[in-house]
Amino acid sequence: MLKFSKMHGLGNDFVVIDAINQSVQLTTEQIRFMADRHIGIGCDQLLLVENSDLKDVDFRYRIFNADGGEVSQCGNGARCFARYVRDNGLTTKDSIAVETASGVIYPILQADGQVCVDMGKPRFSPEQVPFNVAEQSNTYMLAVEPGRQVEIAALSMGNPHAVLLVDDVTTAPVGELGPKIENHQQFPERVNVGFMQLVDHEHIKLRVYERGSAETTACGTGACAAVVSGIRRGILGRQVSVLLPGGTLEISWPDENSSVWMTGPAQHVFDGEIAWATLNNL
Ligand SMILES: N[C@@H](CCC[C@H](N)C(=O)O)C(=O)O
Repeated sequence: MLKFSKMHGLGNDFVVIDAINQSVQLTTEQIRFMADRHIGIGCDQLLLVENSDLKDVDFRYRIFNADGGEVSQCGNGARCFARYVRDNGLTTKDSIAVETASGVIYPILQADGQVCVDMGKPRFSPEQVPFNVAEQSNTYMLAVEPGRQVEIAALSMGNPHAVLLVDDVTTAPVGELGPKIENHQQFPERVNVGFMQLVDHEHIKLRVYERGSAETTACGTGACAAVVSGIRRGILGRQVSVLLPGGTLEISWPDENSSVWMTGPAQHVFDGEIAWATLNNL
């Protein structure tokens, strides 16, 4: 049997698998099956907990979207990862160093049950996003269909994000524009798409159409990217509450040269196991 835990951060849900104490090698088809909400377990992302070979780093964190693609960062997952390793006795530390494909992040388990994560520095150069454009700018005009352009910010939080400013997230065309921008030819690795509504200097509302998982109830890196883009547009302060469909994340970016900090909940839902015989006979 393959043991897993089901967890979520504001409804962005995960199948979390200990690949330290179990031998785990999953194919794309097996990941898609487990993520499937009808015939599998159901999740937006599948997270693997592994040992890291890096000095002074506690764990390696691997992330797979529901479509089976491996990606390099996930903010809500980072909080659940920290809660998982602590609750399952894989560490006794409150503050851990976690290797991801895009660098080391530092989750801290707080006494109030929330998890605060140093998500690293945002990256703006188009090559780092990656985004095919002639030169770097705070915002870009992106042609989404003949005769129709939208203004976006494009940045990396260890994974690619496009952020649009909208008047009202409730009526924003997330389902229509999300997939168009996600798969836009100027984003060679595709992109997560955030629709941000300004409430005031310290509050935004946000919906995110995630690369490889469609719209989720919350996206941690999306919240970081939206706040950073709002600060650079001059419309947000350095500490912002982000109201997502699943709840609120607190995001701060103390200055241009610092990391982005994200604070929010991480919840265990249930533990389960699935037969390898099922996974090997798809
Ligand atoms: N839900 C996540 C982001 C997961 C990865 C993303 N879909 C990607 O493809 O980069 C979060 O909370 O950050």
